[in-house]
Amino acid sequence: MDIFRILSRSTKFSKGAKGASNNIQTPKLPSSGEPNNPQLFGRDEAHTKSQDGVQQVNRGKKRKRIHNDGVEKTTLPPELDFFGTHGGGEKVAGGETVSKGKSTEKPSQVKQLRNGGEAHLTEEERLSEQECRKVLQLHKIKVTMLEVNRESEEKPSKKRKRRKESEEDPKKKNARQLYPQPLTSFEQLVSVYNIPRRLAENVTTQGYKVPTEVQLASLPLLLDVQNALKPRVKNASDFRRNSIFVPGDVDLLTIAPTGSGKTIAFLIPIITKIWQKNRLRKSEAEKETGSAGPRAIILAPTKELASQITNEGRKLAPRTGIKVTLMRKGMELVPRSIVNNGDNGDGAISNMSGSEQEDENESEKSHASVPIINVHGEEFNDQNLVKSHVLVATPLTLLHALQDGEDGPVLPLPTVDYLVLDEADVLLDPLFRDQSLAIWNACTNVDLRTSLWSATMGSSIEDIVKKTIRKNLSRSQLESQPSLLRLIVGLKDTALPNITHKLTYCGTEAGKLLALRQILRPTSTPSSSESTLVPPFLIFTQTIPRAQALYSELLYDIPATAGGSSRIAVLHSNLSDSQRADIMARFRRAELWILVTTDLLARGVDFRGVNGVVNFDVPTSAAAYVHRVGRTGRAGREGGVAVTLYTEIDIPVVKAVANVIAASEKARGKEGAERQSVPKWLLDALPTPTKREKQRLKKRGVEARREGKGGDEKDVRQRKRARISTKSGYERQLEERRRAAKEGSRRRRRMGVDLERHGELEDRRVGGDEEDEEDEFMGFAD
Ligand SMILES: Nc1ncnc2c1ncn2[C@@H]1O[C@H](COP(=O)(O)OP(=O)(O)OP(=O)(O)O)[C@@H](O)[C@H]1O
Repeated sequence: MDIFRILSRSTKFSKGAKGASNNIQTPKLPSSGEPNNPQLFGRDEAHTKSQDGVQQVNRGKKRKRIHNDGVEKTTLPPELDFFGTHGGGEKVAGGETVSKGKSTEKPSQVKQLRNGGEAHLTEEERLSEQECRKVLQLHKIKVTMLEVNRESEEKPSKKRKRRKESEEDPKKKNARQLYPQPLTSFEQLVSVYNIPRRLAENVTTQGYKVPTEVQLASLPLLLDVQNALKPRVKNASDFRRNSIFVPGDVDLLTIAPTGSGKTIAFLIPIITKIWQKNRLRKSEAEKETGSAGPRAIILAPTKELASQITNEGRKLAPRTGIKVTLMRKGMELVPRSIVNNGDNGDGAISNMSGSEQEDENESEKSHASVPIINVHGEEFNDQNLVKSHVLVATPLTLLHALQDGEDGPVLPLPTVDYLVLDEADVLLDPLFRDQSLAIWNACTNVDLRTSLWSATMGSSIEDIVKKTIRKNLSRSQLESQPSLLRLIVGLKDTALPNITHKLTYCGTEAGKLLALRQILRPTSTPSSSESTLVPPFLIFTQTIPRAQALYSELLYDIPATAGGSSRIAVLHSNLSDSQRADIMARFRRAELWILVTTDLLARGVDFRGVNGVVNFDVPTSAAAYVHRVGRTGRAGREGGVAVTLYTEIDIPVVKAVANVIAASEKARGKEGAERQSVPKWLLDALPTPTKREKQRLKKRGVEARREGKGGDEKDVRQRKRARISTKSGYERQLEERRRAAKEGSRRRRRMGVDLERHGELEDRRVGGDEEDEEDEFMGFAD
């Protein structure tokens, strides 16, 4: 049964229609769940460039064969093929082939791994700097070492001078660019980077076969940076010239496209590092967490994303002994003994004066026998204590558990070794910045390693990161040198190259509704070359009331035979947690086909089979566009469509969106150049907003779409026009008059009755207010 056909047309398939449908080429859609190559860049080249690309780089017997589906097939003999990728694969839901995951490790190898033996790239396996450079270039990956110690508050003239110097001197320009060993296959995770065998099996069970670009570059850096930064050398002088010494682990700032697999890129190293440290701990009690606290914290801006990361973590963690937990309201992180033991880190995160601190300690001693009280003054219940190695949370939930009141001191989290900020640019945006930095500062461990991830990252974020690392280091009073690396995949701040973008002018709000209905129930058969948007898809609006209004408008647009209104839902932050979770689950199970939402779902949320995105309201920044449309085309899936509808009031913000579309089509190469959704004349004609306008748009969106009452006549008129409703302005005006007339007559009737009843008719006529004067009562009195 073709659900899309049912939804967009009817359930009755006439013979003719059937014949006609046979002629229509069904495009490959994200929802078809067919196996795909998750890599975004360099895959075409990998097929053709046998002399130049990956194939040349994988020398001799280590060379990988790339098959037609773009998936690397290992050439390992069966006894070494411990991922079981050769044969034995089985189909799972979604059509992807997954190996049975039966481990066939070589006994010696197992022994080495279980004994904690160091596994390294052999000199033959290691690529030379030149070869690493080629692979990284092919996949559009750039790794740079950032200088944390240098103050960013330099005089601008000096800065400009230095930049100019480095541009002129290519040697200087490349001085801090690094060419780490790429992860050529997931097999290397065990054989080279020593991840737990169980974890490797769990990765295989998920059906991941080829590392995506971000995984290819970040996993070696996060798992074993010394190993990753050591190129193959012919002689000692070569080694001195090429290698870079990095003590310990690194902090990482990653900018990689949406849907490129950043989640497992930070989860695998965290699980591995905690597992490795656990093996060094002697007692079982030490391995247990809870009494001590979490070892890793992952922050995400929304509950939906936090819950999704937790699920991903739970899929990777089974049988590794690592527990991943989603932080919920009411959970406790630190028991009272830690709350009031007088050690709040180094005092930097406490707002208490010395004497206040002493008083607190005194009161704790005197109340030693009374029930333990948590930071909020409630009785402490040990059952609420989070006993987990990895804690996933939104900043507010976590801070609530750590802070007594809004301005109270934040409890330290000395056990945390790893802090991850997913969607870091939002977490460090003014909206969340204070909360996120408070948590970061609360992680007082001197060995804390932080990684930040997003598909977009403003330059101000980099400065905040450097400043925070510098501040925390100076607080720890250690001489150690921070190593902050920046990893960029593809072009910074661009949308996915594997989706089709459409920018459609609709004139008015009513025109937008018409266009949306046309998408829902097309009246003509699309040509085979035309990309059409078929459910499931997401519709984004600017505000919650607009999402609700649009949902009400569309509620009866889906034919009853296709499930009717049960196929559409609205999701926003005004709903309860359970309602939100329920809608997410129904959309994932494909019970819902259309989800109207706000920017709440714009970031991070992964619905693998979403065929497209409709921006019913234009996103108010380039970054917002990149993230919204990034909900489709995930993991390299082809066929995703992003439609953006705009009217006159959107003109100031359309340029940013048009630029992103043009850049993404350019990144697609020849095929993208043929598409050209935004003609050059339009790009040239669209006005560029000023910096101030951009900031206002980012913060408030298009003003006319906001709820409100103030403003001059023009504002009121614009707000009225921007309302979501199928009715024309004329119809609405007539309706408004009819409603006002009815209300007036009702009021008059009421008043007449009242006045007659009290015999005050004459008095009212004299003292009547303006409204009364307009009414018929004037004549009535005479
Ligand atoms: N190596 C891989 N091969 C195939 N699929 C993968 C691979 N790695 C991750 N995926 C899948 O890709 C999808 C997107 O992954 P993920 O949510 O981690 O992307 P992301 O980069 O965090 O995206 P966003 O920027 O939107 O948050 C998921 O469905 C995930 O299971």
